[in-house]
Amino acid sequence: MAGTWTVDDHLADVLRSVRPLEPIELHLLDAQGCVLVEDVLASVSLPPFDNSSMDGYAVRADDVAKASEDEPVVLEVVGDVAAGSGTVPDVGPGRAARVMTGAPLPPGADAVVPVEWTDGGTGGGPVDTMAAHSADPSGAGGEVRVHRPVEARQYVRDKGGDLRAGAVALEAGTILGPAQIGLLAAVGRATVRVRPRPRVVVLSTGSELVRPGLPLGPGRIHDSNSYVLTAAARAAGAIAYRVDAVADDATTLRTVIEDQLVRADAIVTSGGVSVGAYDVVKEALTDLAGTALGGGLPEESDDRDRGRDGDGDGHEDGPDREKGRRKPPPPTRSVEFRRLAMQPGKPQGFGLVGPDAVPLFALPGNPVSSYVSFELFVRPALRALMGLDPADRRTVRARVEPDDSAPLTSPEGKRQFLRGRYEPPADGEEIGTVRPVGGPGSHLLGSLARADALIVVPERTTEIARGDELEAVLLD
Ligand SMILES: Nc1nc2c(c(=O)[nH]1)N[C@H]1C(S)=C(S)[C@@H](COP(=O)(O)OP(=O)(O)OC[C@H]3O[C@@H](n4cnc5c(N)ncnc54)[C@H](O)[C@@H]3O)O[C@H]1N2
Ligand code: MOO
Repeated sequence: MAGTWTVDDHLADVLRSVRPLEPIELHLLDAQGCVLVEDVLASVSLPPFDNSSMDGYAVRADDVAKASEDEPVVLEVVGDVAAGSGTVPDVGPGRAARVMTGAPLPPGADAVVPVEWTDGGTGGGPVDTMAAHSADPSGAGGEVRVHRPVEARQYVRDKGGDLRAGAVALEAGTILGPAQIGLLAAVGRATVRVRPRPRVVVLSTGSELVRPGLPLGPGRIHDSNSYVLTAAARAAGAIAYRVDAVADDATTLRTVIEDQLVRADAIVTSGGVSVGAYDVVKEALTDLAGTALGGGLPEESDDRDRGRDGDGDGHEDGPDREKGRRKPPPPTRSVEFRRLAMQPGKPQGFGLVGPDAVPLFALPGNPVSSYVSFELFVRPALRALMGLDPADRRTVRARVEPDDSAPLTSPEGKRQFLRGRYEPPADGEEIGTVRPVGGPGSHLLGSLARADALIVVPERTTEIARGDELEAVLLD
């Protein structure tokens, strides 16, 4: 183990080591939650043409200036303009065209009278609705009585009123949520250039682990960490692949990780990082020199590196054999195992593995430890890979309200993350309260599942009394 690191230094080291992923072109719905890397210009105006905001009659405002219920203005109806209409009738003086919401304003007309301000062509009083064209095609002709005046451009949505063709629809750096994706669709974009979601491979280690759904034998437990971590990776915006638990065997683990590298922008393991005799992750990843995970490849698999610009000359390299010389192996990367001044989550491994320097997080096996470690280090890193602000969890100050009147204790020199339930401030209060759930034990998954916040006890604090103010990190 390489010394003791603070939580902040470890996070800074992780974030220093990860770079945003290279942008790719994605279909709109695959780009949800991703960061745009280009300014998108509107290729069409929004709306693309002057159109009606009401079902009604397209008219000349001057024609109906004196209209009233007692003295309606009678106009000749020259046809229908439905949404999507290709050909539209001219509206000359004394004429109207029946127009539907979103349909183009016909030439000659400069305003729309809602159908409720007319007799709907019935010859009677004001109507609430138009007769369906399929039931009564005669509504597209005949006469209409208009009971109220409209102003020029009233109920008309102007071409380009929302966005002009050629203007910037969305700027580079925008995060694509539903509304932004809708705008891209409206301006006719089918694909968009974004930083992709990272692909995260999650695997647990431990010979005691059994897949949920299978019976437990003596000394066995169900593998829950790989489910927690896969779900957490998805919640962070990643595409996550869960791999079945790997037994405590270093060679097998290295092979599994090597095999998974092809689909990984990050790898998260759990378990096997402490000081026991079977702590397989540490054993497998401590010295990667000469292995595929170290970046240097074993001789027999030389041409796995085919096509990469290993010598940095700007051209993709062919297989080494064609060049008649051996390419020097890329620098050996490694995973460093550290003790962190935190609880839970003390033992941690982090490093870059394989020819593409994929970040690997070796999290501790205790269920709460692996979850808290994910929240503190992996989630920010995944966000950084997507080009997002790494820190997104809301942190609030809250008064601690333990159920028990005895003061809580916390180890000196460690930042402790207690699980809690947060209540926002009551009326007239400035801060809310947070109630610890369960104890500090890092095996207490039941309590974790009832918590919605992590209570942060600073390194120097060793006792927390009822009413003390601390920070709480609000979880999903
Ligand atoms: N002598 C010492 N022992 C331990 C120390 C220490 O400093 N000295 N540190 C303790 C701390 S703190 C932690 S955290 C754990 C970390 O241990 P490992 O990362 O090696 O994890 P394992 O030994 O594999 O497992 C620990 C615990 O968690 C359960 N586990 C593991 N994987 C899963 C999973 N996928 N799903 C559910 N539960 C899992 C496992 O059965 C163990 O109970 O080391 C302490 N020991
Ligand atoms: O640090 Mo371990 O993660 O306390 O249980």
